[in-house]
Amino acid sequence: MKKLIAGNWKMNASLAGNETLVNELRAGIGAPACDVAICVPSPYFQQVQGLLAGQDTIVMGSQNVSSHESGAYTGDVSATMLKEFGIRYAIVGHSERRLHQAESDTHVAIKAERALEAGITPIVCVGETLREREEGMTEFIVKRQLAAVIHLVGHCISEIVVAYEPVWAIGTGKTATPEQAQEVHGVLRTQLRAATEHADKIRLLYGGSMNAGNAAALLAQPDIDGGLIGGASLKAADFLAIIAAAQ
Ligand SMILES: O=C(CO)COP(=O)(O)O
Repeated sequence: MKKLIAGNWKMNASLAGNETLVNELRAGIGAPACDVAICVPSPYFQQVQGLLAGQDTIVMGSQNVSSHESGAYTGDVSATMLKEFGIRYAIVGHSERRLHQAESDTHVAIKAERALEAGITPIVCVGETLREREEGMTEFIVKRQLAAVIHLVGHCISEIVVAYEPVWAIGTGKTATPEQAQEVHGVLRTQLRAATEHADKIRLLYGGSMNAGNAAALLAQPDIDGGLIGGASLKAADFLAIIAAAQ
């Protein structure tokens, strides 16, 4: 299947910096073998939509979506609002939001459903902490996180993207080995196969200190269908090198 390389800028952006980064990406991207997305902070949707105009190689995603549809939810951004700015993907359940915003598995599943209803592909993040890994809980944790989404969205599960992001590998420079990542991706694939006959078409991304040097080995694993890239998506040369590795 066609791989997906998605950048997650997190809370790193500025009008001037975005312009430089997107223009460099546009100039260097050529005709990649994979799909490419950049998930930008919401105040910059309109700017980045303009910077991406006239091409469809790089699409834009959001880093979150409200679990509510509209109304008195101060500070929230709804899926239909995202849609108005051309958003194609919405990251849901990133470990940083599970931790700092106390998002529960159920809350994350509702967000995935809101995105799907609006025609936006949710990128559902799952992953264990270092402590959970050391306690042998990895499989239990990721399956529980994914099960909540499978339970809520039913047959629409075939339309999501899953990102396995071990919390201990995010922003730490400690990447999961290709074998460690594949092991968990295999578990997730098996879980999805039990839920849908289309499981082999669901893209399973790896995220956590993926960079130009380790991307090819990770992406060569049978159940790693792309990457969710934090730090290395902020420099055009690094992000373009990862895209080139996704053949
Ligand atoms: O959290 C991540 C992407 O969502 C990964 O971040 P890093 O690539 O900076 O480790």
